[in-house]
Amino acid sequence: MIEFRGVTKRFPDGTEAVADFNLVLPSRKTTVFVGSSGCGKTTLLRMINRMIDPTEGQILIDDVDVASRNKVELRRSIGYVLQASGLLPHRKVIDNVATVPVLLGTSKSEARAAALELLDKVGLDRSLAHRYPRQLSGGQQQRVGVARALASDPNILLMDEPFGAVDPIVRDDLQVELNRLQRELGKTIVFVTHDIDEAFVLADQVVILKKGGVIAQVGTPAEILAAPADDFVASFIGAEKGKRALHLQQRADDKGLTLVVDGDGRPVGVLGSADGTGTSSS
Ligand SMILES: Nc1ncnc2c1ncn2[C@@H]1O[C@H](COP(=O)(O)OP(=O)(O)OP(=O)(O)O)[C@@H](O)[C@H]1O
Repeated sequence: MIEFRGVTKRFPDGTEAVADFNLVLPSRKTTVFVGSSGCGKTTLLRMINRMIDPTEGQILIDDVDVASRNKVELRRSIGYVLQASGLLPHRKVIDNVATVPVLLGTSKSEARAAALELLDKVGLDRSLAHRYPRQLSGGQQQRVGVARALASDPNILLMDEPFGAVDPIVRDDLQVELNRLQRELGKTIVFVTHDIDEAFVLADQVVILKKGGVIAQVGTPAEILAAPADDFVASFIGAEKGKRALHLQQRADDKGLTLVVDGDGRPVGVLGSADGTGTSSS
């Protein structure tokens, strides 16, 4: 469990990125921070692994204040995936994935063997292991980024707009794959995006943020879709950019499945699937 207690972040130039933020992120669930640019999502994420330290308040992981942890150790114990994949350009895919385990003391051959298994896990062919990152597509690079973040078998995975730079079709694939992986691995995932559709597809808990890290609403996708807290949320999840009005549709013949459909009645996802594993993409 990750807990934010009264967390404020003021940067030296006076910008208050986050003000008195309080939230519990349950273990083994996916929490998605969603909001428009500059609302404080990345700042919140980076305070979890101490890339940024709060000005006030505490962040606890399983009841231990991260401020009491060694920064380097803490960072290595938490997986981190970035939009620009963050891969080392002069290292082959296999060695990118093996980097952290080797730093933590695993032998190179063991780490490489484990890296190949991780490539399987994230749906990449092992034949790509000896390529350099520039020889991969954007979507493949992001999969390597996920494999690398999982290499030290962290309990927590931080993901900062990891699928933001790939085209929409690849992005859909990556979302489906992440949901599949999460069902298998059960990590505590904290995911940042400005895309509400992505949030609904991935999240157990959606946190809609306004400027200054102010929480507009927290809930499951179904709760938020069914009862937006206010006009801000309603417009954020619906008519935003004139795009489409997402809403819920109960289908009697679907054993309790609830479809998320867009303004044209086109299904975009399923909530509360029969096996109880939450949201999946159509
Ligand atoms: N190092 C810094 N110094 C001063 N202000 C900063 C710094 N980093 C972030 N900010 C400001 O803090 C606020 C929150 O930034 P943050 O990057 O957390 O937002 P975000 O929601 O992740 O935005 P985006 O979606 O554009 O990445 C913004 O106003 C930003 O300009």
